Amino acid sequence: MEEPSATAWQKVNRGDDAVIVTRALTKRYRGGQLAVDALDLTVPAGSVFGFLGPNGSGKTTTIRMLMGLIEPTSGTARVLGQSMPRATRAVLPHVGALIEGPALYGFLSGRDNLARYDAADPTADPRTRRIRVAAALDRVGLTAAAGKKAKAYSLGMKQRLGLAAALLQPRRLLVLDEPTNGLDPQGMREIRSLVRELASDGTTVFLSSHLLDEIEQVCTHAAVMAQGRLITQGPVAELAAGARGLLVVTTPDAADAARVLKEQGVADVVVTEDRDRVTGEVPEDDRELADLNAALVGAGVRVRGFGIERASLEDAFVALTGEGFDVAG
Ligand SMILES: Nc1ncnc2c1ncn2[C@@H]1O[C@H](COP(=O)(O)OP(=O)(O)OP(=O)(O)O)[C@@H](O)[C@H]1O
Repeated sequence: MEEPSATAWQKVNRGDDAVIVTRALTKRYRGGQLAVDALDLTVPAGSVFGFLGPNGSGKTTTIRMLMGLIEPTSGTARVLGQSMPRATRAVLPHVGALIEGPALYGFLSGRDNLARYDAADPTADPRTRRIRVAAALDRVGLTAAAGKKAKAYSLGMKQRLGLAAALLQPRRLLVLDEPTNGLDPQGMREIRSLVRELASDGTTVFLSSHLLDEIEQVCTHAAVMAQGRLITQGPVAELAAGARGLLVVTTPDAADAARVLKEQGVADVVVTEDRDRVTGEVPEDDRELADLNAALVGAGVRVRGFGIERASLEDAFVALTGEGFDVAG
């Protein structure tokens, strides 16, 4: 008999269909720094997974363990179903990685850089090299600049060339460490739309970033790190919904509105600087919202707007960690 669909969900929950699974993954550097602390990460197949955290929160250390570049102190990491770092040589050919900026030869053209990179890969077929290099250049929009020396490339072009290198062979997983770091807004847009395009082909993309809006714009799932610990993970929409949002009252009688809201037990009541908006914590119960509105009107407050502003991932982060987020880049 066919198993009920709950089984599929259990599989996901156990991480059977996951592309990356870590359990209690921990890294303590020799100097004693605990960079990653008992991390349980589950990256579903087909997701664009954002690995979010401020500088120093342990993202690069985690990625280096996932790629078999450094050994964990304790815990386990499985990538594409195999244990790292033991299976590094079997796993890495299926993974395209862009970590800490691409290593390029400035005196070689973009095209020759890719050819060299491909030649260093023992799993790459030299007979198809030319055509695969051309396809990768086309994919990242560098065909016209393919003959230029890499040292003449802008930072964004270098980053795109690095992505092209990751795309020389079909990959099941792309791992991108801060792929838009240091790029101007145009460069960022280009990389982000490229990531979306790659993901629409079904490739799982794992991308680290310290930029919340980047994660909200391109990712289906996210994990939030702070000081080496996992704060939360899941679908981006659910993470944002987890934060309750903000009660917002628009009124010319802001001071009165603030007083009434406080009397009604609303927490964190704040009058905004331009003094026509009052914000506060959203009450737990929908009925209380109607009562609040009635109380405002009953007290003679001219209510021009009354509602809840949707929470962003940033609100969720602040709610979870009690910290602000460095969004300035
Ligand atoms: N090789 C190392 N030896 C000792 N400590 C290290 C080493 N590499 C990183 N650390 C420390 O481990 C912590 C986590 O660093 P990590 O680079 O993983 O964070 P990150 O989130 O990737 O930040 P960034 O975006 O700045 O790279 C930091 O406190 C860092 O100083």
